[in-house]
Amino acid sequence: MKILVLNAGSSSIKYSLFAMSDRRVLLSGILERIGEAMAVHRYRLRDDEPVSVEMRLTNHQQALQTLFSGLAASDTVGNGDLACIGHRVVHGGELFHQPALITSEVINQIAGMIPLAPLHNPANLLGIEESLRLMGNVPQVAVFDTAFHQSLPDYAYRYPLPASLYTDQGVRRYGFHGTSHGYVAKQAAEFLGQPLRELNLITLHLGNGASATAIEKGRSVDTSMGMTPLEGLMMGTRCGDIDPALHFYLSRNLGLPLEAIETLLNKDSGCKGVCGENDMRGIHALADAGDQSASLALSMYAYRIKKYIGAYFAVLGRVDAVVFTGGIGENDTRLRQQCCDGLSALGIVIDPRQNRAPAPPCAAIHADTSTVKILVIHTQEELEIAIQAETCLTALR
Ligand SMILES: Nc1ncnc2c1ncn2[C@@H]1O[C@H](COP(=O)(O)OP(=O)(O)O)[C@@H](O)[C@H]1O
Ligand SMILES: CC(=O)OP(=O)(O)O
Ligand SMILES: [Mg+2]
Repeated sequence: MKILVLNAGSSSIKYSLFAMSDRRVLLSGILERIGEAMAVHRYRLRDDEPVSVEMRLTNHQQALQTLFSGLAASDTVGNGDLACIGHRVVHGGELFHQPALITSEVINQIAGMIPLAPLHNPANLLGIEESLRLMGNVPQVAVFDTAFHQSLPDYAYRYPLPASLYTDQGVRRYGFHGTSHGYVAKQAAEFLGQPLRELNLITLHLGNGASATAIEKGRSVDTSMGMTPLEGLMMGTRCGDIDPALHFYLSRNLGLPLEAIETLLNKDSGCKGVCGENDMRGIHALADAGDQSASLALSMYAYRIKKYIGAYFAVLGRVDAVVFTGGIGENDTRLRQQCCDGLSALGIVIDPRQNRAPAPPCAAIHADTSTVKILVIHTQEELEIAIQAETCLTALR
């Protein structure tokens, strides 16, 4: 069985094709800068060298056409060989606790969530609609970022706002990156040789977007992202937690319109806002060269993670492991050290030697004296989407 996973963003489409028998990646790639003067298609076939091709891609339909004709030409899928297409959908609101087979009703429901996720769901929907148009004979499944967090208790997901904003408008914390938090939690249980239902974990997904989750007995009980993926940790370009009165200030004193405030907080804040660079490797390079604003960005980034570790410790009472994942969590030795420094009172002690080069996909980096385990786990959101899509289809048969 082969499953194609699509993660359609506003100007890019990431994809991976899996052979489900041994969970091998047959082909993976990204179509970037869709709609700009020149787009680029970067892909990798099995273990071959990565390939990069520049081309014009006016819209998502052209991008998907390129992808599907590439698939047909690559000998990775024969006629009728593709069992399913799994789509990452960022916002599933309160409707979706599980993956869903895509029907016109599901499409309408995802569209109904657009007011809650104006920056994400429209692009996800474009990916779905164009895939249906081009590959209508293949079953398609939506896997939601929010689903894993549907177990949050009401006192964690409600905002202290007039109740009608929740009951009439759905204003509440939903949480995101659920596929990743759920996947690394399962991997942690396997690595530790304990049932997930007995484990309390703090999972830290640190990529371009970043979020922390408190997992009690295998279930998400709190998470740092909110109604949208803007709340919580400081990120590459997103501000994370901020005083909501800032918006009135920006509007009244700087005369910024709503759209400009939205762009400022989502695309020009976070690390980029503080030091002008959003890529963590670039931030370290700047800091190493003596750039004070880059050092400040690193300190702020780690400080805010540390505050969430402390808060979720209080939420969980007992923590079995802290898990680092995502491009930064998996690769950034110094950042992991900075996040754990000074947490020995909580029983969190990192081993600098183990922390230097943790072996993927799963490694322990805590000292012998640490009562809490510290793990570095390679997240595989696309594979998890493929697994969930396969499970969804099997259940329907
Ligand atoms: N060796 C490394 N050291 C520090 N940061 C790294 C390293 N490798 C990747 N990163 C960072 O990971 C981030 C991207 O994370 P990733 O999970 O790939 O992103 P996305 O959220 O788009 O999936 C970037 O900030 C990048 O600089
Ligand atoms: C929901 C979200 O923040 O996703 P990403 O990290 O892929 O931007
Ligand atoms: Mg990622």
